[in-house]
Amino acid sequence: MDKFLITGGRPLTGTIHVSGAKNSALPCMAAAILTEGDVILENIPQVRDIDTERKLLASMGAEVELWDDGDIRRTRIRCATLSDPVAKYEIVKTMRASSLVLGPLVARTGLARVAMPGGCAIGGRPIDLHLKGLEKMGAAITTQHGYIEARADRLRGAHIVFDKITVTGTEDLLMAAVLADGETVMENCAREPEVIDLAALLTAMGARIHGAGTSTIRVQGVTSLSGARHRIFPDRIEAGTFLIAGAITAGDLIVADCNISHLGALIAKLQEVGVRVDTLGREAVRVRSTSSPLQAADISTEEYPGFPTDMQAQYMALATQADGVSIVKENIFENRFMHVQELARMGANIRVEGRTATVRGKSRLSATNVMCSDLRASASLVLAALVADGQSVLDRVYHMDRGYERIEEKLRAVGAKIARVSNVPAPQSEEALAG
Ligand SMILES: CC(=O)N[C@H]1[C@@H](OP(=O)(O)OP(=O)(O)OC[C@H]2O[C@@H](n3ccc(=O)[nH]c3=O)[C@H](O)[C@@H]2O)O[C@H](CO)[C@@H](O)[C@@H]1O
Ligand SMILES: C=C(OP(=O)(O)O)C(=O)O
Repeated sequence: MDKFLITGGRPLTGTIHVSGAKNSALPCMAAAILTEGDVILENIPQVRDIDTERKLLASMGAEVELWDDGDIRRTRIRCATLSDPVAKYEIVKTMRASSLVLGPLVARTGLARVAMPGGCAIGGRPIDLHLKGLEKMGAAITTQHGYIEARADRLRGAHIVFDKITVTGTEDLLMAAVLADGETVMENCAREPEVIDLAALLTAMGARIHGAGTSTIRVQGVTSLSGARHRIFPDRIEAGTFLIAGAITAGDLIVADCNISHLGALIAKLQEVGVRVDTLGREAVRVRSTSSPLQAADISTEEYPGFPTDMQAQYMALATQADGVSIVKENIFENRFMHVQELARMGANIRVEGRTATVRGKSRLSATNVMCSDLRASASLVLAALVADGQSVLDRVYHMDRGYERIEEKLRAVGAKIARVSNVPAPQSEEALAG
């Protein structure tokens, strides 16, 4: 198990580059199931979840190539035959997004078997809304021995109203609908940019989709799709994490290769806190500290375009460095405060009651040994360690590796003192539960 050693107190300066979005690349890779043709994706992030997705598709009989061309990672996926349309528990347990293969598998092959994802560190991760939608499209769903089985000769268009907004649920049913017979209308859809990116790929493959990025999506099903080439857009959560890294270290950092229009809620909050944020064209943002201390500001996580739950933990690290009381309300996942205990061990003053955390700042953080519990909790501990007094040791950084590409190299290049030390392999029982 690798660890990070981080010595705090260095302002980050220079330019840091954002990789392709993990949460866009994963559904786009799953979309390759829908065609016999080659799907070529560019700007694939070099993160562990992508390797997991590769293994998942390969275990079903797909050919998956991943290669680097200079700094750009590409993948070519060919699902000419899918001999084993099963998402096995061993893979699903390490990556909840595995459930994204359900819709495309049943649409393409008429059969999907996907292990039930179960809960994870950030809370229950049910997929009942995916199943309800597939049933409306005519799939017969059964559950046995921990596996969900969906069968349909051909899915048919349906009117689906999501009870609750779900990102991967919207993506999964969108992928099912593109090959269904007739029109599907989905209401109360997720409006996240990742849904738009997926719809752009599907459209390039020949799908007929209107309204992706709004709460109502209409799909006219087609009988087959072709291969396509698509570039994954930048990771807004990685970009946001870097913006906070610049702000928390009182640095002067340019976050490049991002899509500023996806960062609205975070940039507005940083400005409210007192960070100077300047946009440089449409693809770079500069963050600088001002002479006055940071001021507390509340956040409440919401679906896009609200403040993202995937930035809540990182924002909380920043809130520990702001003067006053910041209220952090987590509305999306019931248990996404695992970082609080570890931040408290570094000297943060945070009280949690239900879904609300009250952060009193500014706290002087002091370095210690901390444990990463999930992907974004790990990012929040890295940020805290960057300002803590002394050397922190972050354990279980495999959580971080799920979604951040070479984070230690990227941060080191802009002045952070961070090193990865490799240790013994994680025991099987500890091998990352996703979350
Ligand atoms: C791979 C990927 O894109 N992951 C993102 C995706 O996760 P994911 O798509 O899994 O999250 P959802 O949007 O589905 O979850 C939102 C809420 O809906 C609930 N729910 C969801 C589906 C369902 O069938 N039933 C149900 O009750 C969930 O428990 C949660 O409380 O969106 C989350 C919310 O922005 C992000 O934190 C994750 O990073
Ligand atoms: C929670 C996340 O990912 P996943 O949905 O894959 O667990 C995340 O990206 O923050």
